[in-house]
Amino acid sequence: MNKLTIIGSGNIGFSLAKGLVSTGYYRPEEIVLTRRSIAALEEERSLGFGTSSNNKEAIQGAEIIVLSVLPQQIKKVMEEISGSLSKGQLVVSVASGVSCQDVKAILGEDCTVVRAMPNTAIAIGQSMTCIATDNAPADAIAKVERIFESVGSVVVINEDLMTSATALCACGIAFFLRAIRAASQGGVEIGFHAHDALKMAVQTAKGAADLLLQTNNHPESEIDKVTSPKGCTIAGLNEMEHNGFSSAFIKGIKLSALKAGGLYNE
Ligand SMILES: NC(=O)C1=CN([C@@H]2O[C@H](COP(=O)(O)OP(=O)(O)OC[C@H]3O[C@@H](n4cnc5c(N)ncnc54)[C@H](O)[C@@H]3O)[C@@H](O)[C@H]2O)C=CC1
Ligand SMILES: O=C(O)[C@@H]1CCC=N1
Repeated sequence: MNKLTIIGSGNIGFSLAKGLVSTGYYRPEEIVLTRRSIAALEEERSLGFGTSSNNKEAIQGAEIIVLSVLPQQIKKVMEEISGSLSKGQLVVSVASGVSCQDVKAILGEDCTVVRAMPNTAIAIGQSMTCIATDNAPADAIAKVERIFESVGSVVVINEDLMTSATALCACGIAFFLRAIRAASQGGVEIGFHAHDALKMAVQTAKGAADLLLQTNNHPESEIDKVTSPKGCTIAGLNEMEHNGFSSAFIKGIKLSALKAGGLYNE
């Protein structure tokens, strides 16, 4: 019997499966991944995962079913598997903008549903995952927490904050990646070859994040240590702020959150 069926082996579904195997939480044969076309699951098969293009069959015997298709695709998937779920199966949805109630409206009011919002760093065990539910029992939440803790950090939040979590953490990884790219582009302009500039920008970003993680300090208190009076750091920082750096980041996060909330009914 497989323990976990992931419906939708795309960016997040496949990354989740690989992350859970690389940390030893599951063995590949305990996970079944589905897509509409079995031919598209060749890589999954080569890694030892179970594969299927039949969602109804794939959920049979699964302890946990992860819905990892796009918000625009999830209604069709839920209608397909509705009626084939067994009592006691736990449904975890990672779809943005799809509430527990949206899921239960199709899968049944007695279905146990937990939402999870990971990010793509799940593939290397470094996800920031937010978890929420409307009324799943504590043991179901704890089970989902354990799974996602094996592939990163977890925060349990109120369901009404899930679209905010989507913007800050799931979309957020793209925002920080773009910031790293911008830094490396600046580095090229001031004299470094592209590969060196990128390596320097990446390690500097990692150092900044680790400083905060390990000290629990506020970013501004770490910034104060870098900004010598009349120095070059404050000159650069202020130039960025005059050009709207913080404002652009904040506005981007707000727009992402707004968009995330409307994806299901688009
Ligand atoms: N990509 C990301 O960083 C994150 C995505 N999410 C959410 O996760 C969900 C999946 O996103 P991605 O993995 O990026 O999308 P994706 O498009 O890469 O993956 C979706 C997968 O579902 C498959 N699929 C579509 N219809 C299917 C069906 N009827 N049966 C089986 N498989 C089917 C597609 O072939 C595809 O492989 C979305 O709802 C998204 O909002 C959540 C957190 C982060
Ligand atoms: O862009 C998106 O809609 C998905 C959801 C969160 C991250 N990627």
